[in-house]
Amino acid sequence: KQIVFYQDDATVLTKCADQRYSTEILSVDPLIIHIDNFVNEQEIDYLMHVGEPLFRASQLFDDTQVRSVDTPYRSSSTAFMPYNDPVCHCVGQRALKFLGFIEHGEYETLQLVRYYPGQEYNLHSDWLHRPKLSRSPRDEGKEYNRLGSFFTYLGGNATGGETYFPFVNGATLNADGRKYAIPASGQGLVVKPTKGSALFWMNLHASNGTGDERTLHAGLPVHSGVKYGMNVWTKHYKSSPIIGPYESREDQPDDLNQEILSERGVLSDLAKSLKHDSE
Ligand SMILES: O=C(O)CCC(=O)C(=O)O
Ligand SMILES: [Fe+2]
Repeated sequence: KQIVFYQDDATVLTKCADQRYSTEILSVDPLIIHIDNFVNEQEIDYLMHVGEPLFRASQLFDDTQVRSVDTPYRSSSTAFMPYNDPVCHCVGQRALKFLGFIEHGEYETLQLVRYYPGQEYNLHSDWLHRPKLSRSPRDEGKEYNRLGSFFTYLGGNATGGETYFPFVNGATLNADGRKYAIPASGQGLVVKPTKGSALFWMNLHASNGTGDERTLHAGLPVHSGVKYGMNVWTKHYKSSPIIGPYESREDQPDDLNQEILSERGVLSDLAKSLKHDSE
């Protein structure tokens, strides 16, 4: 087993630890996978220590990518992690490797999120209405969208604070209620914040790069305690194949969204109020 070494200033990395995680598929379409033990205790302690002084009010993008703080909609705090941090690097590489045959060139700067009692992140999708220009040194100027989300639960003893997907069906009534369950309404999926695990899903249609409306989700209000999470978003570069045969539709996302909306009907109101995380 390999070991991570880092200095106090967190600039030196020798090796990434080989993390043993286990997976369960929660939904095939859209693809959603629960990953147990995605990050270990040592990494969590380290990430929280580095992130703690960096928390600021969380922001949102609107559809034209203007940033704002919208407290009722997203009341949590966000910490942008240092781009070259060695532990972030190892977690980011782990996420890319997880993707296997799916496009896995780069990931966004990792973001820690923190929710105190009463705080939440209302329904939104992680994908962006238009590909955006990267400002990261490794791929500056390339246009990308958010392909994979790995929402990682870093702990904190919260009650409440589940991640809720109203349009994902498939969990059975005897689902493991400790990790995930069907909401009381009988519709959708809720995933509980279990420390160290991550929830992976695909934000974009693999065949053409447009956003998958069914990935709409929320971080439900925390009732007591505090919830810590981390966003790891992998990138899809505009027009490059996500997997297999590929016909890019990123320049006409509205046609496709239209088809999906009419297919699904119920989505139209929610889609109008879609919000996105800021980088
Ligand atoms: O807090 C959660 O459970 C989900 C957070 C989320 O969706 C996000 O930060 O984009
Ligand atoms: Fe999200």
